[in-house]
Amino acid sequence: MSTISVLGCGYLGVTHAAGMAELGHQVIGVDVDIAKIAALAGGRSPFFEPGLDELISRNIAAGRLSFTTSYEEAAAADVHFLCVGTPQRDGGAADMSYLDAVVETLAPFLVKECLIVGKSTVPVGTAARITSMLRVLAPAGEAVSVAWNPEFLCEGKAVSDTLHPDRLVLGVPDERAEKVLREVYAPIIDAGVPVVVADLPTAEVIKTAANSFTATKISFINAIAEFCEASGADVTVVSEALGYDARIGRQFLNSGLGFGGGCLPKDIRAFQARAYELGVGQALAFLAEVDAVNLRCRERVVEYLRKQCGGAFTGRRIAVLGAAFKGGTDDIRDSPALHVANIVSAQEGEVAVYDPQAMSNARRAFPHLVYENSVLEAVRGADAVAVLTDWPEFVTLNPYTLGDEARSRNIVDARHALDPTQWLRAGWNYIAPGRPALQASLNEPVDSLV
Ligand SMILES: NC(=O)C1=CN([C@@H]2O[C@H](COP(=O)(O)OP(=O)(O)OC[C@H]3O[C@@H](n4cnc5c(N)ncnc54)[C@H](O)[C@@H]3O)[C@@H](O)[C@H]2O)C=CC1
Ligand SMILES: O=C(O)[C@H]1O[C@H](OP(=O)(O)OP(=O)(O)OC[C@H]2O[C@@H](n3ccc(=O)[nH]c3=O)[C@H](O)[C@@H]2O)[C@H](O)[C@@H](O)[C@@H]1O
Repeated sequence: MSTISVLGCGYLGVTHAAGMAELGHQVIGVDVDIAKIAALAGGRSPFFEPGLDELISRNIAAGRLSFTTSYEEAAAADVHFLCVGTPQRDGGAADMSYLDAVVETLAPFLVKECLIVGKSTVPVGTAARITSMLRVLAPAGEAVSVAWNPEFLCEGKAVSDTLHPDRLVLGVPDERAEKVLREVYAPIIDAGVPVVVADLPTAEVIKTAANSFTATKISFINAIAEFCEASGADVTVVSEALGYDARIGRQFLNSGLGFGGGCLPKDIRAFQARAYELGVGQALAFLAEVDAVNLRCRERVVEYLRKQCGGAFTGRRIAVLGAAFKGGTDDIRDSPALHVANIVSAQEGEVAVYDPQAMSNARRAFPHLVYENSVLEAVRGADAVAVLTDWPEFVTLNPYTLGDEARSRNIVDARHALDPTQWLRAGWNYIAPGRPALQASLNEPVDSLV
């Protein structure tokens, strides 16, 4: 078994630390955020992620997992995973200051042979740059190697993605580093998970290419949704039919409000920025269009709501169901739901938000919005309801119960979460992106829809 440190205990780092402890390793998690470390040491995840609390407390109890703010303590490990954020800078490139700070803080303590393993999503060339930094800063010099092992987990199913990934990518400078990583992941590799061994730049590119592909797939179907609106077709049926084609697959063909979160939007921008730096900007120029299609989804939903509110938001109450960037998480980074909420609020609408998990994060970031404790309270007195996050509990909402609370029965189902027939039967003006036939039926008498 290996001794491991995980530097940066955010959404990625905590899950990775607990996952590695679950595999049987001795793991220490490090963060500069004292409150986060205190919560983790007490067995609690600082954010909502299904199954993570149990994984943390089980491994703390087993004596395999601990947390600290001390780099000196962490430096005793043989393998160090870099898991800090690489957020977007102005202009789109990735902000490398957190990663560089970790390397600069850790390096002076590296007095013996060890492997530094990057997991953060980075511009190609980062591993080589960090290798050079460590040659200068680490007392152990060439005994310190750098590998890149990008992470592909999705929030909401991070625990299962960590323990049962689709594949492992091991970006390594030599066989020694590969051997260390194969030992770390032995239980996963023995279970038959495919391993792709690559050089360092290839491993870095695999990650940004993967996120760019999924982002492109989502924008593809959202572009088709726009086309469907102009042509009278139904995008949800298009998705279904495309999905049966084994070459295409049904995943990531859900149209509606587009992608948000702490990763896809910033990663496609950082990938483009790096392409321009390398003189091949044109090669990834299509990602600018992927981004533009995605942002238009949010604007279109604002337009539907404005239409339902009679052309302006002033004096209108809009119930926003969902604040997280997707269902299953409390993460609100670049949340399409809150983006829409903020546009409506800036145009003088009263926005009442409800989310099953993301309320405190949303309230902290956007205190000017109104927050309600339940769907019913958010919908009470609303002129329009917007379903903006795909939480399972929204799927089963009762159109009659909500109809009794709302001032007007207007609903925009931006995630295609609801059964339109039920809502139309209950007398709601129902709009869903890319489904113009349902929108046209708005003006028909309710009976004719049964
Ligand atoms: N969130 C996700 O699902 C995934 C994220 N990634 C990538 O992983 C990286 C981290 O992402 P998240 O975990 O979402 O970010 P995050 O913002 O949730 O976590 C970053 C953590 O690093 C800590 N930190 C900052 N400076 C530090 C320092 N000097 N020493 C120790 N800790 C420090 C912060 O306090 C924070 O807890 C990013 O590059 C992201 O693109 C990759 C795959 C999945
Ligand atoms: O690099 C990362 O951090 C991670 O980014 C994404 O994972 P995540 O951000 O957790 O969420 P996704 O499930 O990919 O969803 C991203 C966004 O796309 C939206 N989406 C997803 C799928 C879809 O069909 N349609 C759609 O609009 C979601 O609502 C959400 O806003 C990738 O899927 C992960 O593989 C990757 O590891």
